Amino acid sequence: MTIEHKPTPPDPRFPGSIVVMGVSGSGKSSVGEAIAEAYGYPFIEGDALHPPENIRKMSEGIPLTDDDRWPWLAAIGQRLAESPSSVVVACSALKRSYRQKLRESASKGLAFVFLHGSEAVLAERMRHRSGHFMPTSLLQTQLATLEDPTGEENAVAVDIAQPLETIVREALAGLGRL
Ligand SMILES: Nc1ncnc2c1ncn2[C@@H]1O[C@H](COP(=O)(O)OP(=O)(O)OP(=O)(O)O)[C@@H](O)[C@H]1O
Ligand SMILES: O=C(O)[C@H](O)[C@@H](O)[C@H](O)[C@H](O)CO
Repeated sequence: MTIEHKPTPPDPRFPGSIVVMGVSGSGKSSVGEAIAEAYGYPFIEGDALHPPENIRKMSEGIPLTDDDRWPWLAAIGQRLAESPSSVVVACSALKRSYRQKLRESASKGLAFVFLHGSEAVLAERMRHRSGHFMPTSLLQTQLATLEDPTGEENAVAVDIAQPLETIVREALAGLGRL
């Protein structure tokens, strides 16, 4: 008997833009950069589009409100709408209403890669990074605010309790199945 070794075909590329979402410390920037590189799309760091007042509040351990987040989501939406190519964005997108706002901005479709993990894993990752404005004390309100996107259109969930390479591979496979 001969066993044929067929090469695995690459995952199809999701044609629209991609938001890598989740609470602080879930790996949005790390995973988002890797997906952007794999797809050849520009990467947008959502945190860089926060108004300075939002960064000040979070640095002081004050959770953002809806009113704080709408102008920020509008800035991200504008980048999605104006970008000539599809892009990958790191953005917490914690609530369904925020995601709906972003979906309205992206004309070629929008997928969400949801990075989820336990509070223990998230707190560990936040504690071990240095020079970041977000204090670990805000993790609980981040988790309380989060609305799970499972079941929404074009949403892929990936467990973060695995090496970065595995998370990226699962995200790309999930996007390829959409
Ligand atoms: N799979 C992983 N295994 C171990 N460490 C990881 C993994 N993914 C990310 N990290 C590390 O965890 C920390 C948080 O990751 P990252 O900054 O990408 O998250 P984030 O969601 O973008 O955070 P924030 O929104 O708060 O800026 C970083 O120090 C990063 O290097
Ligand atoms: O919606 C929010 O509360 C914010 O976007 C936060 O999630 C941070 O920007 C980010 O995660 C940085 O730590």
